[in-house]
Amino acid sequence: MRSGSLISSFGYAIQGVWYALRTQRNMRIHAAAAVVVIIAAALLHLSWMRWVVLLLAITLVMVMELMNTALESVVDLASPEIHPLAKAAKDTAAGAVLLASVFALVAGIIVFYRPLADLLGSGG
Ligand SMILES: Nc1ncnc2c1ncn2[C@@H]1O[C@H](COP(=O)(O)OP(=O)(O)OP(=O)(O)O)[C@@H](O)[C@H]1O
Repeated sequence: MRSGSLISSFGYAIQGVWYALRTQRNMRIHAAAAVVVIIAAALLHLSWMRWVVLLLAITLVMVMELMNTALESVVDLASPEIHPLAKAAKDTAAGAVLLASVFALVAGIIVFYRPLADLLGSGG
């Protein structure tokens, strides 16, 4: 086990995020959705409370996807052959991503509903 400086630990963490973005299509979809949501939130001048909810939802999904990617790598390393426990581990991690994504979708609808209704109601 190598010990490193705080800066090199930070570098490894960034490498991990970059690895997930490069290798996981779902991570790229989540990232693209997050960019769209952040641009929409800025254009609609959302309140800070709505911003906090959105940023929490985005972070939750990203964190779950990163953990899912990490778990997939560990499972493939430990059990490259087919095994019911490997399946259970991967399916459960995928379930965590799914739950977080459903939460983010519902939170997004709740956060954007009123500002969008006001905008459309005022004729744009
Ligand atoms: N070693 C294994 N043993 C049994 N089932 C497995 C194993 N590896 C994968 N699976 C099954 O195949 C599914 C897909 O696994 P895979 O490793 O391809 O992940 P993935 O769907 O590509 O995930 P992602 O899209 O996040 O990359 C798993 O959810 C699991 O049900």
